[in-house]
Amino acid sequence: MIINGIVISLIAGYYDVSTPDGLVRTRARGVFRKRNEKPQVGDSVDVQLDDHGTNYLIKVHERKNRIGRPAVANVSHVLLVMTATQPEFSLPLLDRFLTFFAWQKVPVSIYLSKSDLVDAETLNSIKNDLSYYQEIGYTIYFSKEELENRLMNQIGENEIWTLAGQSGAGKSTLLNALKTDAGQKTAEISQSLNRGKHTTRTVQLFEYGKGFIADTPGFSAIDLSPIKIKELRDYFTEFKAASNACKFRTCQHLHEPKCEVKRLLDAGKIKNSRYESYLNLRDEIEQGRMPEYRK
Ligand SMILES: Nc1nc2c(ncn2[C@@H]2O[C@H](COP(=O)(O)OP(=O)(O)OP(=O)(O)O)[C@@H](O)[C@H]2O)c(=O)[nH]1
Ligand SMILES: [Zn+2]
Repeated sequence: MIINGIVISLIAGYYDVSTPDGLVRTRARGVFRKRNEKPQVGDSVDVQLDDHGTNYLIKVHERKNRIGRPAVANVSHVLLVMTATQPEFSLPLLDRFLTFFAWQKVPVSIYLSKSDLVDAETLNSIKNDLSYYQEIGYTIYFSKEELENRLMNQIGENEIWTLAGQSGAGKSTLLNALKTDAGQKTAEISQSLNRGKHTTRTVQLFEYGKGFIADTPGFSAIDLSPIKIKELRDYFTEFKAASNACKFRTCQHLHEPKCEVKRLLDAGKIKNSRYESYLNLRDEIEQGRMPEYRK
């Protein structure tokens, strides 16, 4: 019998595949090695089941994407961890990440970490900034409590989520908390497969809600220099929405006449810091490198 599933971990040459019938340990057919097409964590695969012998992974379906280090295939969503403090909350950093994932065509939700470390006034100012991002379509979790209350239901059937955020943002701390939420199941799986504690894995997916979360700190530094400068405008979602009303289809929202983005900016409907980020990222891409302060 052949069934479809998702590779959740790769360990000592075995691929563990989550299927509608439960977890199945498989080996990849030699043909993958010959073609240099190694199955990856996150891949949607076909498995040939054998009750008495070895289960074989016989086909890898086309990948939607493959991102992060270590890489995860078919990432459906990124949970971006932004700090309220330590390091200080930063709109330019937020815009960099959002631009990067818009370019990668992966939707993003934002989690504000360390909100417990700031006073009410600072938190209000951050919430005020983030409410703009809510208006342009991003889901925001303002605290760990809110995240843990809502995340389970946000992760759709077989979706694969991964974390991102600068070093020290709190990604590992969050992963541990989420793993504890999902804890019982993970423990059962490990036991049934009799995994040794000494085994090292690069990345693993754990079940969360109806889907999976990647067990890796994900992204911390990102490089925007491969983005084509003329396409940058499309990765600012509210600019893209407005651009149909610009006089010129090719409008870069700089000095062109009758630019709707500039009109909305002047009217206070597009946030100044977003437009500044757009200009700064244009510079960065033009120079073909990350700015010094980001290295
Ligand atoms: N008070 C408080 N401390 C936090 C929170 N989240 C993380 N921390 C602390 O912040 C520090 C950094 O957190 P990590 O989880 O290691 O951050 P990371 O994003 O995994 O960092 P890298 O591994 O460098 O990418 C740790 O000392 C955590 O205990 C939070 O919500 N509140
Ligand atoms: Zn324009």
